Amino acid sequence: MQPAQIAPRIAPRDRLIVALDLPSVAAAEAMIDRLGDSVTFYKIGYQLGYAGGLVLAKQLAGRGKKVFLDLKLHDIGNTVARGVESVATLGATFLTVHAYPQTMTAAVEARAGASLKILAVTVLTSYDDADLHAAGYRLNVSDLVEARARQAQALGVDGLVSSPEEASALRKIVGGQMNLVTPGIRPAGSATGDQKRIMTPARAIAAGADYLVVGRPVMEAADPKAAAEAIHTEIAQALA
Ligand SMILES: O=c1ccn([C@@H]2O[C@H](COP(=O)(O)O)[C@@H](O)[C@H]2O)c(=O)[nH]1
Repeated sequence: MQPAQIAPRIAPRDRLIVALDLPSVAAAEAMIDRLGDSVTFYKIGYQLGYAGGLVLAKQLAGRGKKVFLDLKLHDIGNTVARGVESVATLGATFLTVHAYPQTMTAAVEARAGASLKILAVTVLTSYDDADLHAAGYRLNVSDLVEARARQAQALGVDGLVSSPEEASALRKIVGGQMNLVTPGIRPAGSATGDQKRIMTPARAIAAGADYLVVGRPVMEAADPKAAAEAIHTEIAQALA
């Protein structure tokens, strides 16, 4: 399968974003040492972010790594805007907000002039249709993802977080300009865990994902560096 409209500007090795889902900065630093040059792009989310990870984020950016702050902001507009202004000082490349119009509008306005890019989380990859219905939504996953993507694009958001299952449809809707960032990546044979909408690295790239977010398949591997290199190989083969 040929990759669908993949943005040519992204270096292949920058397409892998490794989630540093670890309990402390010391554990994260040890993992970063083990991974070495295999990983250029790190994601910091709730677990590490609440344990000193924002200081580490700034240091990593200063050391030439790219940083994705997966803070999934969602609050009243003023609070989101002030939070985005603070995050914009850390040197991160991406910051997530939930895909609600007030939240996206506030975040986009607050990052004006900064290099920080705002990503809207469409529907979490651990959700399926039944989970959405249980949360009170009438739309199914694919319809809600697409509706939120259209809204995000209209509001000037820089990119979308979705499952790779939606990547191909999203490419057709938003074209080549928005970054498509996809968690829910599982190399063949790896445990699914709590993820419900998943794909292999090769299939995700072929579907049009720009960036693949991978946590446990690297963090919990016996050899994390080898696991990251195996994903790079899959990405390179899918791009060839
Ligand atoms: O919809 C979403 C949004 C964010 N995530 C985050 O990505 C990683 C995935 O980790 P795995 O261990 O590879 O499942 C994790 O940090 C999530 O918070 C997501 O999975 N889905």
